[in-house]
Amino acid sequence: MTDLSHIRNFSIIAHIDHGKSTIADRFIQMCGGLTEREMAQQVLDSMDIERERGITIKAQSVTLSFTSARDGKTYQLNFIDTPGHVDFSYEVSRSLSACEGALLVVDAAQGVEAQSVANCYTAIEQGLEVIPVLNKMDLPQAEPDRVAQEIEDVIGIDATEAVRCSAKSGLGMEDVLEELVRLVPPPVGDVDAPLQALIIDSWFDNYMGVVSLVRVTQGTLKVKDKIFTKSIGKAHVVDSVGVFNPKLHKLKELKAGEVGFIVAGIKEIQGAPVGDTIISSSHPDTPALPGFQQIKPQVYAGMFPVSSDDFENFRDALQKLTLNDASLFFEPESSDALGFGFRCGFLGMLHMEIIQERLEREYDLDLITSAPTVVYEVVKSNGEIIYVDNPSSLPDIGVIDEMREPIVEANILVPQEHLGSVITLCSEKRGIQRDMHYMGKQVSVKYDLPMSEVVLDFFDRLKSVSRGFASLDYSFTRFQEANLVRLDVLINGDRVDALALIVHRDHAQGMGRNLTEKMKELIPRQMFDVAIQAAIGGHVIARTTVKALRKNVTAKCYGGDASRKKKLLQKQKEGKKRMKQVGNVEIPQSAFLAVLQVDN
Ligand SMILES: Nc1nc2c(ncn2[C@@H]2O[C@H](COP(=O)(O)OP(=O)(O)OP(=O)(O)O)[C@@H](O)[C@H]2O)c(=O)[nH]1
Repeated sequence: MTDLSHIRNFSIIAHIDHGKSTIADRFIQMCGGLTEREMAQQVLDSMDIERERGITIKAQSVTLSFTSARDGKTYQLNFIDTPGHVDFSYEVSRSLSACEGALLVVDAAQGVEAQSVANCYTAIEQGLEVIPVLNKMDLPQAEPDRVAQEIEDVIGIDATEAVRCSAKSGLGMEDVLEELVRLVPPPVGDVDAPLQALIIDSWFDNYMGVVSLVRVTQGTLKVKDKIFTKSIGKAHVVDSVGVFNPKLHKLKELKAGEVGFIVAGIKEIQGAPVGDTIISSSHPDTPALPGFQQIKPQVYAGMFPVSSDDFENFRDALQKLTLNDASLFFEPESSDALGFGFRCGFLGMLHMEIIQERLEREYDLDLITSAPTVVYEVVKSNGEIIYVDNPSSLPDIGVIDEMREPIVEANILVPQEHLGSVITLCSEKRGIQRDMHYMGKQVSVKYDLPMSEVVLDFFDRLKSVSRGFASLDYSFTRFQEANLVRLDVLINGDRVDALALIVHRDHAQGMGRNLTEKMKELIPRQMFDVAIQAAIGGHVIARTTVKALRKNVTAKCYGGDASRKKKLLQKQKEGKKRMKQVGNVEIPQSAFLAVLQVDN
């Protein structure tokens, strides 16, 4: 059997901002992967938007070579990156499945955060060796002893030996790598057995076509091999295999235990589904590896081009985006108010914002997004169960037997002094407390919360009531009966489908009032009065009016400077860009998303 004892496959589990990318960059620098100049940019966060927002979205990998001072041996380190935001937590377990170990990086000045706890449990469940690392030791406010104790109390792993380091100053970074090669076990796998490799991630590259990141569990994956994926069964010839170090580096083969990329002339991302198993055409009976849970979008919204001429471009852009983002869902939608667009499904609000930003920036589209919503389970009087991701397609109240909303289990970690405000927030959001534990300075609370209350602004509210200290992790558990109604918004008497919302009956009155007030601020004054009404069924529950504009903007330029008048009109036109004419009223994008700005 080939010796695999020099290979270490690992991930880093860390909360956003605790220093994962900085540590990864240090590793790359220490292992000689890149020059100083190339290091000027953090390399792992490869997309522009990721870099700007400072968050990691797509799983990536990097292969490094490290010579241990302790035993003089040279190791091949395969680092599989994981995304940090809660919207993308499903990708974490995918990355972890390719590893034997994980570094749990905790900011020594902050302490453990809920999401790291959840990811750490996933790692432990998957049998990984978890090595605690205390980062940011250069900060004067670092409290390594307290944080080490917290790791033991909250997560339950021994942290007495936790490596103390600073990715910024470089302090202790050698020790991190030494501990990594000492504690993480090497992979096992029979190199001579028939090929079996798990697809961890697939993405579309303009030059190479579909590239997949794979973990070979047994056998060898060689250039020119004939392979196929278990679920699709179409044969392909391997064009190239290799690793990222972090530059793309082609190899002749990838062996059992190794992680790397494969390109095999696959044209569409659907041809290399994540979680699928690649096997050799000459051994078609090789069993499939356990795949991953299929992820479903949690938040849906309509997106409509401001100009209807852009519809085809919009479709192309969405198609291109899904090549690299299998979690983005879209289907055509037509709205009376907004015309033709697409109903899109996202993993969460951050995902939605990122997609909208990419569509506007990379594809130069002007879009109007309707209010985001979760999916409801509706039992009709005839017994049929349907799933509604668009309030305007909710069947008539008369044919509905029962409405059920999605419930999530939320795990919140919060310092004791902010516990009171977090509990108040959770009850305001219709939460039911399930569990509470004191763990040193922090308290761990578990709540069942309606998903609709969580996805919109809960995270921001949680941060603000706890001065940034509380952290959150949540996952869908079930649909549960709830007293829900559709809240319609009427503009000058006409129901605007894209403004409808599904809300809890107890909140409907307050929501209707706040929403109409907010929209009054957001809809610009027009040449006539604009009445904004909120209604349930045919019953109006709130009303405001945007008073007519009396003055003509260009009036003061009469007889004067024509170019100034032109400029003014131009400016007005630009301001109009993200507006949509509904009936004879111009409604800006912000009004469609007014629901995000109101508290119920
Ligand atoms: N003082 C100090 N700052 C650090 C250290 N390590 C990282 N930082 C800083 O902490 C911030 C966040 O670091 P990142 O490495 O981007 O955090 P991350 O965990 O990768 O964040 P995501 O990519 O969003 O998951 C940056 O401003 C870093 O410069 C450290 O050891 N000491």
